[in-house]
Amino acid sequence: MNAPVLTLPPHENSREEIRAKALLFADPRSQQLLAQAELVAASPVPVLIQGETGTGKELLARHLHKCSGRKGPFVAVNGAAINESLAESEFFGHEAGSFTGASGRREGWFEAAQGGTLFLDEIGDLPLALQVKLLRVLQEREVVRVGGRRPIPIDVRVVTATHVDLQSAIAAGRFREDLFYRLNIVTLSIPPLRDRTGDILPLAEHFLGHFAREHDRPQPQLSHEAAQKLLAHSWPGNIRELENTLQGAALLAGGPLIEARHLQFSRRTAPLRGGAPANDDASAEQLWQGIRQQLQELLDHPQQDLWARWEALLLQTTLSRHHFNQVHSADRLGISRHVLRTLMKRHDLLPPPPGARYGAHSQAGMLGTEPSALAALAENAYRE
Ligand SMILES: Nc1ncnc2c1ncn2[C@@H]1O[C@H](COP(=O)(O)OP(=O)(O)OP(=O)(O)O)[C@@H](O)[C@H]1O
Repeated sequence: MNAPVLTLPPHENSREEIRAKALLFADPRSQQLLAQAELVAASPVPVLIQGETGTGKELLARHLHKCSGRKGPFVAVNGAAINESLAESEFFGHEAGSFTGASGRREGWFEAAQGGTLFLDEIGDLPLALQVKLLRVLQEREVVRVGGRRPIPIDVRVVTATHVDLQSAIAAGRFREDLFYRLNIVTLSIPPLRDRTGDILPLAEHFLGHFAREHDRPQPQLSHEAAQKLLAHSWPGNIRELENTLQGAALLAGGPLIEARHLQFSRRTAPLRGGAPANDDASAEQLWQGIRQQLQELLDHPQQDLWARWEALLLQTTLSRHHFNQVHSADRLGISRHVLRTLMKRHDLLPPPPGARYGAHSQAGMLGTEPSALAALAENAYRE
């Protein structure tokens, strides 16, 4: 959601939403989520929607509103786009002259959503001072406009969404625990697209249909290889990434058939499984940017042993990639073979000598491979 605020008329029921509903829930995991959402829709209790970016959290919030039977509007606010100095008046409204620039009386978002749903996206980004006030409103079920005295009763269903782990934000002192419990009475977790692959092709069809209507041309079809490539991609940008990828592919194909080569995943989101890796300096730099971003999130996490896990992951991934060949792995990492072996020893990654059986299961587990495959890798490791 880019715009900070979007207000829909009561009971918005557009064709796009109906189509989206049918598509969003094609995979059994999505259908289970839909059933949960519909069970809680009619109750006024707050709902927290968790999911990676682009998984359709806002769409699900709208669906909850539609199924709630509430007659008021759906008002969406993006916590990350809130101007901190104006936030209080934006949320709770203000009376005329209550601060410089407040020329007239204004309703806040809570009053605008009266009788309906207030959707607060990126709730983890809400400034702490505002979190206190939000908690009070949720408890008292009334707002007082800035510069006003009169409490105004509100009947608003609050739905929040986050792509970050709020528990870690609480541990880091960036999110109030009391507010978390107040918002988290029901949690709906939207799985990432890579975990509900049954949605990928129906969504792809949907987006290609949309593209065809928009460009007034026949709907392009996916070749078998293109469909396989879509299914194999890890989709870190989820449905938004799928939508953009297909739009680009349809344009590149320029005709009725989309082939695998027309599918260009954004560099930051290079495929984890299958697909050709990008190999120029600029794309490597973008991959580093992606890693840097993920590291930021990891650093916010209370997890310990970050260095050891990082080192072990780099070693395991490189060794697996090079079939456990130490010369190639050391070369790829830019370290000597001696250093590589020291690190492997530290992480208990030295393979058993050929023929030895001990430890094979635990090592296979660490490398994500079968013990028999590990034995073959071990043979390779000692052959130089
Ligand atoms: N089932 C679906 N059918 C069609 N389009 C969908 C579906 N689910 C999501 N989308 C589209 O994917 C995009 C991302 O959806 P949405 O904005 O709801 O995700 P989000 O999780 O709220 O994203 P963010 O975390 O960035 O706020 C939107 O363009 C939305 O219309």
